[in-house]
Parts: sequence; C-alpha cells; structure tokens
Amino acid sequence: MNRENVFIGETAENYNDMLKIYLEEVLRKELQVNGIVSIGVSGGSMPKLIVPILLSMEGLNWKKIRLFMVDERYASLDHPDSNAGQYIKLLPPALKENVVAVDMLDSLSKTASQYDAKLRNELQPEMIGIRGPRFDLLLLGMGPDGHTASLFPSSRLWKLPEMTVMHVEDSPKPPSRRVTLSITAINNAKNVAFLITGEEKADILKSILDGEQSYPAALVKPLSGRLKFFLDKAAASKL
Ligand SMILES: O=C1O[C@H](COP(=O)(O)O)[C@@H](O)[C@H](O)[C@H]1O
Repeated sequence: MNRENVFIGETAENYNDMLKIYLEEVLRKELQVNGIVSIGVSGGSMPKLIVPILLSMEGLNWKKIRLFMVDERYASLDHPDSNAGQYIKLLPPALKENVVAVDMLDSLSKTASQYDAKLRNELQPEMIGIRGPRFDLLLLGMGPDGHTASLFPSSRLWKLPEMTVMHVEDSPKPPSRRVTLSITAINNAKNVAFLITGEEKADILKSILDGEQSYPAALVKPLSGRLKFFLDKAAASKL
C-alpha cells in the first residue's frame, strides 16, 4: 500500500493537529460541492478523539454537517454501548440534531434494513448512485484483529459485496449484535480515513500496509482512490 498516504503523529498534539488539517481541507472542499456534507463516523475510541477536533474548527458551518454511524451496536441511545449515544453526549445540545442515529427496531435485521432505507432517504439525492449511498467522508477505526466498522475477520458477512448495511449477530467484540456499513458502501465514499492508535494494532497494521488481504480493514480501497491513514506513534511502531 502506498505509504505516502500514511501520516504519523509523533505526539498526541501533533496527531490531533494533523487530523484537524485533514478535516478542514476535506470539509472545505466538500462544502463547496454539496449543500450538506455527510460524514460517517465510527465508535470505540473515535468519538472522544474526533468531537473536540470538530468543535475546535472555527467557522465550521454545522448547519451543513451530518454525522452518520459507520456502524452501531444494537443498543438504545442512552446505553454506554451506543456509538451515536457517545457522540450525542460529547456534542453541545445545539449540535445533537446533527447526529443521525440508527433506529433500533424489534429485530436486528429490521434495524439494518431501516438504516439502509434511512441512508438512501437522508443522504443528498446526488449521493445515491448505482452503487448505493455515497458518503462525502468516512472516518474508520481498526481493531487489533483487523476489523473495521463492525466487519470482523470471523464473520462471513464482510465478503458479501452487494449490500449497503448489514447486521452482525456474532461480533467477537462485545456487544455481539450490531449493524454496519458494508465494504461496498465504505469503498463508495468520496474520502476515507483510518484513525488508528495504540500498539496493539501495530502488527496487523504493518501486515495490511505490506499487502496482507485477509482482514476486513485491508479491503478498504475507495473507488475514489482517496484513502489516508492517521496513526499515532504506537500504532506505527512496527512500520
Ligand atoms: O467496536 C468497534 O470497534 C472499532 C474499533 O474501535 P477502536 O476503539 O479500536 O478504534 C470501531 O471503529 C467501531 O466503530 C466500533 O463499533
């Protein structure tokens, strides 16, 4: 994989600064093109990292920003497992409406279908192409097992190319029940960035950057070609 798109933050401050510069550049460009910019955000460690950076961006027109979930656990918004719930808690009250939560229905498969329909309904019409919903920007994490979103190596699902939103009943990382964007939906995005921190990811990250294909994160290859990796020093320690 092309290492020129790999950015390493030597310090936490440097890492945040790099991310802020990237976000300002992408959002400025996409806001010129679209009335509303649709950003897919991940859970786990990302909300606490990304919300302060977004809030620090002076002049960001939040009226034009929507935060969608790249994946979501099958849990109510007020449950600590909820990815959207983390964003809503971290954002000021005036911005909570910018978060597009996944509606939890009485079954996991209905929840996934409903989210798929919601994406097709809420994303800008021009962002619904033949390959399905297209995000302006996706911010992805990666687990120490090479999972991204809720696409796990142990699950057969991540190889199903045709769907936009899938449900996962057997996530090896608790909670076990989730919905997630598919690799197809992820690779349909205009801009994709991995935000990866922590030494526990260093080995798998190196193997992916060296060309290993057997992890879901390795199959993130946006058709736009715009893929970047933002790593802290620990995650980059084996490169
Ligand atoms: O469970 C999840 O894990 C991944 C990775 O989380 P991280 O804390 O290791 O960055 C996350 O990207 C995903 O959204 C979340 O549901």
